[in-house]
Amino acid sequence: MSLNPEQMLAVLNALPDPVFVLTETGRYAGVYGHADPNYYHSGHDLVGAYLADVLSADVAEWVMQHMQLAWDKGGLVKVEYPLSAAQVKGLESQAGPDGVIWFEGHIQPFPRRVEGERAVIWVARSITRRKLLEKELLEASQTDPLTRVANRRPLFDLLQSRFSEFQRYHHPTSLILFDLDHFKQVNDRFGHLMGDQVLTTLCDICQQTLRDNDLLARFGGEEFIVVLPNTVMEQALHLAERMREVVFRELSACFPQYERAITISLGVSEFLISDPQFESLLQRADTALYQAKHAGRNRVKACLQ
Ligand SMILES: Nc1nc2c(ncn2[C@@H]2O[C@H](COP(=O)(O)OP(=O)(O)OP(=O)(O)O)[C@@H](O)[C@H]2O)c(=O)[nH]1
Repeated sequence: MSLNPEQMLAVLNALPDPVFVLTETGRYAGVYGHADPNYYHSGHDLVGAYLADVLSADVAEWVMQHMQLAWDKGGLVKVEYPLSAAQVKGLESQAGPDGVIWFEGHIQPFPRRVEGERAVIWVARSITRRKLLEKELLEASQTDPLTRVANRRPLFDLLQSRFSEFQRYHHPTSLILFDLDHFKQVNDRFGHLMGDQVLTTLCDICQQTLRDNDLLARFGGEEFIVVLPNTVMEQALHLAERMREVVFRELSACFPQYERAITISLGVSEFLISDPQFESLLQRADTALYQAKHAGRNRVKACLQ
């Protein structure tokens, strides 16, 4: 015995995810499912409305394009997209989650005409939790767990892309490699935990002197790198000197139990036409840092070639 039309409608409305029947003129011919306001706003009032009436022109156009893709393909099209209730006229007042919801849309051509028009079934499943988790995992894979600055992965990605830009357009990039002076003594006297606090505070202080486009990354141990896009050597030297001064002034003040100044030495380099690969920039900065250490520490040196 099969279900009667009333029971079929009850099944459709019991579906956990929203199901839209959309026609080729952009009309919501039917809206079913998604009763739980923990996940979705009710779209049942949209029936009879047109995409262009309730969505902004660009979003409505985007929906129509994906309906067309399903018809062209003659089968299922999958797409992921963010949408908030505030973007859909009539949904703002419905109970539901705040902010942006990420959806996975499954768009399937409907095998029959609906009031003379072609139509699709558009199932919109919330994947917001998965998207948040993906974001957290991506951030964790790119971040140093102690200092919360970038790790080597985004550092090397940025250096590679800046090197390509430099080779093509000669857009400059400079680099500062810096290292705490006599840091072993801090660890030896006050223990590794305080050493960790020094590293974290150092990064906080440095971040405050950098621009949004500059990248501070932990290179390893107590060595850090700042990548400075669109910056020539002269400007990079100026910034390195400011970092040295700020660290000299502020870092020791945060650790009064250590009677000596906690300082950094810095090596600066910039891309050169003769560089065969981005690693050349790191090598020159390393040479300059070595010179800064050798010359007495708490100073900035540049390696020009
Ligand atoms: N607390 C802490 N210490 C670290 C970490 N990574 C590296 N170190 C310490 O950094 C110190 C580096 O010592 P050295 O390479 O001798 O350098 P330094 O004492 O700073 O001397 P110079 O660089 O020559 O001025 C070692 O004591 C390492 O144990 C970390 O994540 N936490």
